[in-house]
Amino acid sequence: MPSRDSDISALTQGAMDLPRAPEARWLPGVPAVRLMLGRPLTHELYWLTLEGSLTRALQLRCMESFHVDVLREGYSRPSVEEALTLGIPSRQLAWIREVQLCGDGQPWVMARTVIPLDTLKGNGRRLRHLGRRPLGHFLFSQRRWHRGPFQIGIARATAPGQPTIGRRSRFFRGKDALLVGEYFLPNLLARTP
Ligand SMILES: C=C(O[C@@H]1C=C(C(=O)O)C=C[C@H]1O)C(=O)O
Repeated sequence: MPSRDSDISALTQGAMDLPRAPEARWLPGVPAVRLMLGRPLTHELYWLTLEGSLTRALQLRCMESFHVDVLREGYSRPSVEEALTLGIPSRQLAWIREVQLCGDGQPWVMARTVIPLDTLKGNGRRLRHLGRRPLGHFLFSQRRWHRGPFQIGIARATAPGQPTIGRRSRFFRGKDALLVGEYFLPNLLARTP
């Protein structure tokens, strides 16, 4: 895998062992779900098709606590495919945020968000200062943001604990957009949703 994020500072010690967004094959939601229907993937399907804020849904499943661990955050180049999806020049920097959403002390979801420079203007300035506050709170508390259709991503496992399944969508505010990828980790999928 190309080290496209080498210039994002890793914020957590031992970050090499932490989950990374895999290079997935992205398919539109409906064909991907059809492809998976023959497989015993009920938990995956539940999470892949859940509407509304994922943060909120995970918080509701916690017995004790929910928190966001920021793994990497900073200006970096998106992959060529991410840039095409967002309609931005492929060599243009973007603000890239990678986090783990953790329930009851365990990482459940790894998320990678690509925010183009234009989206960081105006009210979007706040996106660079989320810290441990979930992005979902920002996006779902503001009426101006709406979500586009989901794509489903399937990747090959590269190491135990690394995600192999995820979903991705763009959020839009007028002509500005951002891209949120959410990758489901094995210890979430092992639980009954
Ligand atoms: C988009 C949402 O925000 C969640 C929180 C994120 C963050 O804090 O970086 C990233 C992806 C999401 O799963 C959501 O809650 O649905």
